[in-house]
Amino acid sequence: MSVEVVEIEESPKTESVDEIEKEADGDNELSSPRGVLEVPVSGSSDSDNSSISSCESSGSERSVVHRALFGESQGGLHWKNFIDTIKMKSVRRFTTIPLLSGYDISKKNLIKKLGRNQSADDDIDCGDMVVPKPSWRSFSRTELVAATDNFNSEKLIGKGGHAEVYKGCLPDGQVVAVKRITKNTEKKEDRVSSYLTELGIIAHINHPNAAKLIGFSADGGLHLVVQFSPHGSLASLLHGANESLAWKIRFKVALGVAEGLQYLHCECPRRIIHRDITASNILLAEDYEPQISDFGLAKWLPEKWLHHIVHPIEGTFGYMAPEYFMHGIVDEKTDIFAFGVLLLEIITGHHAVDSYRQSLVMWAKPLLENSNVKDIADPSLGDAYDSGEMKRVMSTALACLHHLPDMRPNMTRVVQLLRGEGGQIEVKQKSIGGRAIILDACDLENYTSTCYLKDLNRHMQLVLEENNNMAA
Ligand SMILES: Nc1ncnc2c1ncn2[C@@H]1O[C@H](COP(=O)(O)OP(=O)(O)OP(=O)(O)O)[C@@H](O)[C@H]1O
Repeated sequence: MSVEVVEIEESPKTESVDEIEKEADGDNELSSPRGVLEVPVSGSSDSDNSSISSCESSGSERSVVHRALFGESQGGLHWKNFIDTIKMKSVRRFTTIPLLSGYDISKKNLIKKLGRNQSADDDIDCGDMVVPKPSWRSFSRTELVAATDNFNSEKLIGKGGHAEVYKGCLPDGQVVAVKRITKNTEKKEDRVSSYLTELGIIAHINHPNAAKLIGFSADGGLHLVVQFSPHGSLASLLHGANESLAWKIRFKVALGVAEGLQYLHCECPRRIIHRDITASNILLAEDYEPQISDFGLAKWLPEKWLHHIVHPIEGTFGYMAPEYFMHGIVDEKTDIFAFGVLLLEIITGHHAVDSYRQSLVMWAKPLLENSNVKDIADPSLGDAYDSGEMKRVMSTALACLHHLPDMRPNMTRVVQLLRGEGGQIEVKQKSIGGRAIILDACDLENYTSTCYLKDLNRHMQLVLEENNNMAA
C-alpha cells in the first residue's frame, strides 16, 4: 500500500488564540523526531467507522476530559463548549473542510475558566468514574516568571517539538518543571487542543510511573507545571551521557514503564493510549523511578471500541507500529509496539533510528529471533548485566514487536514476562473476533515481517524527506 505525505491545509488565523499565545516564546527552531503523515485509510474512513473503531475526537472523549477536570459545574459547561469548539475545528481540518468561523477564546476567558477551578476542595462526581480530589492549581504568569527567573535560558532543561521546559522553584521550595507550549508548525487550534488533552489526561492519572501534575497556567501562554525529574530523560542518559547507564537502572526503567503503561491501559477508569512512548518521553525521578510523560498525543478509548482510527498520523519515527502508520489504527497494541522499541534502546543503547535513517527494529529483529545476546547487548555494558533479565527483556521485546497487533501481548502479560512470572512466552493464535476482522480489512493478516520491515523503512524515508523539505 502506498503511503502518501501531503501538506496540511492552512486554516484561517484566529485572533483570540493568537491573543492567548502572543506572549509565548518566539520561533522554535528545534527539529523534532515527530512526524505528521496523512495516509489513505484502506477499508475505512472517518465517516464509516463502526462501533469498533472511531474517528478523531469523539464526544465521549471530550466529555471525559472535561468531567475529569471540572465535573458538571457551570464552569464545566463553559469548558465543554470551549473544548467542543476546538475539537470540531480539528475534525474539520482532518477532513479538509475549510473553517468558517472564528473562535471565542480570549486569554481573559481562558484564564478565568482555568482559575475558577483552582484549588477545588471536593471530590469530582463523574458518575461512572472515580476522580480523586485534585491537588493541582492554577498559576499566574507572575508566579511562573518568579519560579523560572523570567524563563531564564539557564533554567531551560529540555526542548521538544511542541514545548520548552524550564526548571522552576516555587515559594515553598518545591522544585518543578514548567512546560511552556511554544510556536511551531502546528496550527494554533491544534496546539490548544493538544494542550487541553494533555492537561485533561495528566490531571486524571495517578501512578508512580506517570508524570504528576502540579498546576497549569494560560496566563501569557499555555503552561503545565509538573513534578521535576532530576535525572532528565531516558534518552539523555542512554545516548547523551559519558557513562554507560547501569543495567540495574535499565531494568528498573523497563519494568517501571511497563507498570505505568499497564496502569494507563488497564487500571485507569478509562483506557488511555499514550501514542508517543519514546526514550525522550520517559523521565527519571530521584531514585531513577521512570515516569511516563508528554501526553500531548494521548487518547481516551471508550470500553466498547476495539480501535480508534486517526489521521493525520502523528508520532515518532522508529516507534510507530505498522497498523498505525499504514492505517491510523490506534489501540493498546500501538503503545506495546513502541514499548518494544524502547526495550531495544535499553538493551542496545542505540537510537530508534540511527544517523543513516536505519530502523533499530530492522537491525535488531534477527538478533532477537536468534537470542543473540552477545551481538545485541550494548557494548558499553561489557559483562555487567544479569543474563536472565537480559534474556527476558529480549524475548519480551520480540513479542511486543510482532508485526500483527493481535499477536503482541497485552501490558499485564508484558509485566509478568519482565518479572519472569507466568512461564515462557506462548505462541498466540490469531483471534477470530472483531479485531481479526479489522485486520483482514487492512490486509495485515497476510502481511509478513519482511513486508513490514520494507514498509517501515519506506515510511521513515518519506517522512524524513518531508521534514527536510519543510526545514529547507
Ligand atoms: N518534569 C521534567 N523534569 C525534567 N525534565 C523534563 C521534564 N519534562 C520535560 N523535561 C525535559 O524536556 C524535554 C521535552 O519535554 P516534552 O517531551 O514534554 O516536550 P514536547 O515538546 O511535548 O516533546 P515532543 O517533541 O515529544 O512533543 C524532555 O525530553 C526532557 O528532557
